[in-house]
Amino acid sequence: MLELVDLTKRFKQNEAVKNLNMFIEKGEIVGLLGPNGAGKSTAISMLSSLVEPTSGDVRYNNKSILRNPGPIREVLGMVPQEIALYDDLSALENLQFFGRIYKLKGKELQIKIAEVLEQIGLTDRKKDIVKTFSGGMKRRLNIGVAMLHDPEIIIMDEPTVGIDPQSRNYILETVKRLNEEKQMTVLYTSHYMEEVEFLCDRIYIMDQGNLIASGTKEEIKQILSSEHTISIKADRWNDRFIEKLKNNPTIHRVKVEDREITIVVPKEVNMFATLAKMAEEADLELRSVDINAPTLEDVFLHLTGRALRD
Ligand SMILES: Nc1ncnc2c1ncn2[C@@H]1O[C@H](COP(=O)(O)OP(=O)(O)OP(=O)(O)O)[C@@H](O)[C@H]1O
Repeated sequence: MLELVDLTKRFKQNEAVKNLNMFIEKGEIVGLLGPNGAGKSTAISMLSSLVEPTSGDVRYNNKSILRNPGPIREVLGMVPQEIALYDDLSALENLQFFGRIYKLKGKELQIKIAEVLEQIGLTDRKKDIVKTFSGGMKRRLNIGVAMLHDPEIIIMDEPTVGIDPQSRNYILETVKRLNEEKQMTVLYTSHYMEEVEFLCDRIYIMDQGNLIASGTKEEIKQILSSEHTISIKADRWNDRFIEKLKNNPTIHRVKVEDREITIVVPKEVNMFATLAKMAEEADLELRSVDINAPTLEDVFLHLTGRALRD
């Protein structure tokens, strides 16, 4: 339905997006994941015809939108990273204002606003002035604004940045519900692995303007299928034990935290006996040794050598 073809954006010397290829099918929730500066916002600005690409194409139902952005603008709801609301107006007044921009009026506008307020859980607070809202409530209202014209596709640019966990869960649940109940197609950008893992059917991972992986969650995790992550817990560590881990040639990576050490080893290697022996020799008592299924966070670390929120 929506396709990015060899899309590139250059800002002077800086190539923010390099030859990006992506597609989004009707009814999917697609995740676009990457750290700060990866090029996510630039990519979605081109997709929604707000920024002109340096080269490449954006196609909606097989037609380029570059010269004719009308059709995509009609069906697109955009939730920007920055909150775009009038602070001195109530939630209701904001929705009325933006609804009129979408050319909704009268009874139709009223019905739509009531529906949106329900969806974002702000019916009880509709008469309150936005500046009295928490960050999470403002974000929810921002999403409500983007939904007023019943968009076929909604693009959310990091909608949970800087809000409390409760509001975050509410937003994630709302996105999931909208997709299930209204078959809304969603492109969700984030730098939180667990959000994308919870929401999305398919995932694209960007880093420094490049697409570094894409596929279903399962396909992406397959990238790590040759390795296991093992977490080792103890009340304290000693240098001898850490030294042994670091010097063991089968162990690929060692990450030491307060009470937990994470190591990465080839899948076929059974480390339990080795770890027990190392602990004994280092005079250390282990609390537990667990093999973890790989997460998307592990995939990112594997592909880039950096944690996602570095
Ligand atoms: N208008 C602009 N002019 C010049 N450089 C820009 C512009 N917009 C983005 N960039 C640069 O392009 C790169 C990608 O930025 P972009 O905002 O797309 O990344 P992002 O993945 O959305 O990151 P964030 O999570 O921080 O929003 C960055 O190096 C940024 O500085």
